[in-house]
Amino acid sequence: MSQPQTIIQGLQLINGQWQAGAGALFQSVDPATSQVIWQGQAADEQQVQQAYQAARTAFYSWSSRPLTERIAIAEAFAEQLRANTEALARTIALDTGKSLWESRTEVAAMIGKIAISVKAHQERTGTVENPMPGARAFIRHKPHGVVAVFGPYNFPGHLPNGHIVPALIAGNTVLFKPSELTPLVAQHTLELWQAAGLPAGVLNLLQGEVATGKAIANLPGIDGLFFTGSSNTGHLLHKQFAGHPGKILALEMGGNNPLIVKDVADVKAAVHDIIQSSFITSGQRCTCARRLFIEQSANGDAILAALVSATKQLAVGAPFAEQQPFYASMISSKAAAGMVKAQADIEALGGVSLVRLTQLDPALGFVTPGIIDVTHAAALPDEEHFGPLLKVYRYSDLHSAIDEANNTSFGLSAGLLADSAADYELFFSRIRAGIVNWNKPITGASSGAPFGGIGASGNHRASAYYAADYCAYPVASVEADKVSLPATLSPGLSL
Ligand SMILES: NC(=O)C1=CN([C@@H]2O[C@H](COP(=O)(O)OP(=O)(O)OC[C@H]3O[C@@H](n4cnc5c(N)ncnc54)[C@H](O)[C@@H]3O)[C@@H](O)[C@H]2O)C=CC1
Ligand SMILES: O=C(O)CCC(=O)N[C@@H](CCC(=O)O)C(=O)O
Repeated sequence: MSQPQTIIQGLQLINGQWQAGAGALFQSVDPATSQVIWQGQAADEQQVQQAYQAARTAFYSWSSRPLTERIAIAEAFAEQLRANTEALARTIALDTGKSLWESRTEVAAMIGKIAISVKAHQERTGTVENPMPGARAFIRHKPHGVVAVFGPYNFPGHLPNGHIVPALIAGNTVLFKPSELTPLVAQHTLELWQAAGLPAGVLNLLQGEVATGKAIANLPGIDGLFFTGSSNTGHLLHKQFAGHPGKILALEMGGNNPLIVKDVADVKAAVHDIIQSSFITSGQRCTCARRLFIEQSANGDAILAALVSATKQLAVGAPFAEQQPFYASMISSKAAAGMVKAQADIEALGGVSLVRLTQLDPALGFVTPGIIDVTHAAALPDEEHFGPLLKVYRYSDLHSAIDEANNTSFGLSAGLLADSAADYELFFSRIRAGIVNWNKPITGASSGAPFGGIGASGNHRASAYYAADYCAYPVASVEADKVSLPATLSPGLSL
């Protein structure tokens, strides 16, 4: 039996002051136990406005501080993360229902983000001086101003951090609205930023549900919005930003990601990569494989049989269990029930379950993984099912499998498991996605590379290593110490 948790009082951080929200009451529930762990009121419109004013006021002093000082504060934050790794990992596991081992890797990714963001800032948006006669030509970068960051629930520390750290290093000030499903992680993280010495107003925390998000996105003065979340919300924000070419909008959204398997000698290794791609974090990664293409062949049959057998044995268990599970709970009992419904909907269209996804307790977020053969199903809607449900398509020709893999409005990640380099060459040339892997899982993208998708997965503003690009705008300057006449005047001009 788990111990009852103390309910943490939910607060906003506005201009360096922790304060109660004045909007609607909401709660965060640990989906592994159904206990309320955090409770507070959302930020109302007036508080959103106050936070904006604080961020605007802080902007000039923050952006005009030497870069070395901003980096020093980011590095002090990394130190805070290091010193508090276990506590923050436990907060993540509690707020999301994720296993403790995965939550620890999330904190490690947050720590790694600091050095990577400093390097990316310097390499992608640093200062370049080019020689020119009688003057100097510079390429420099400036921060946008006040930007909003909206985060998802699946990586409530790492993914908002992937926008916030590069934004702050570049000199922006930030209004951060975390997912309403993971407010505790955000509160804990902001405490660490404060302990790192971040000045008041530079990073403001606005907790709340959709109404708070709308109030922030509607602020006329914000200079940009960096969003990681569902495709639906991202599309709404894109519509809202239409007609505002001066505001920068970076969208990282979902996927309906394909993984194709063809002629792999090491069947166990193929099964490993399929499971890591499909079921890690209970399928709650935007990069997870949702559609698995397996050849109609003896090799394909062997891989599918081994996959079904390994999937049935996958350990699902409590986040803090001593014997750690492969994955723990989904974000909520509602999300878990949603996956059961998605499976039933696909079955109604002719899908045949090879392994049934089951919700273990209607009050909790635990589900076992599912595999469903949709080879003979009616056309399925092009949807992202954000959980551990893998659709299998049997194919006979690689070209048509690639065409079907591309038959989606999304384009986040895609992979090929195949021993033939020629097959990969064909796959790489035809597949449309922002992450394309060969003989490796399609989850676990590196922060040291660009991260993002095309189509309905994003708007070509890749994050991770390329986040530096949307956190600052380039300025071209030609400069000379004194005004002086050129050696040759233009024709027709006499002075
Ligand atoms: N491509 C990527 O980098 C990633 C994408 N995702 C995607 O995120 C989704 C899961 O995250 P969720 O938290 O469910 O996303 P969500 O879209 O429900 O919420 C994301 C954020 O937007 C806010 N929001 C929701 N509706 C809004 C509105 N109308 N106006 C303003 N703000 C609003 C939410 O409160 C939250 O802070 C999945 O679809 C997943 O694929 C998740 C992680 C990474
Ligand atoms: O942003 C980064 O630093 C790297 C991207 C990353 O961590 N991706 C993860 C999962 C992101 C998600 O699913 O929400 C991955 O590729 O597994």
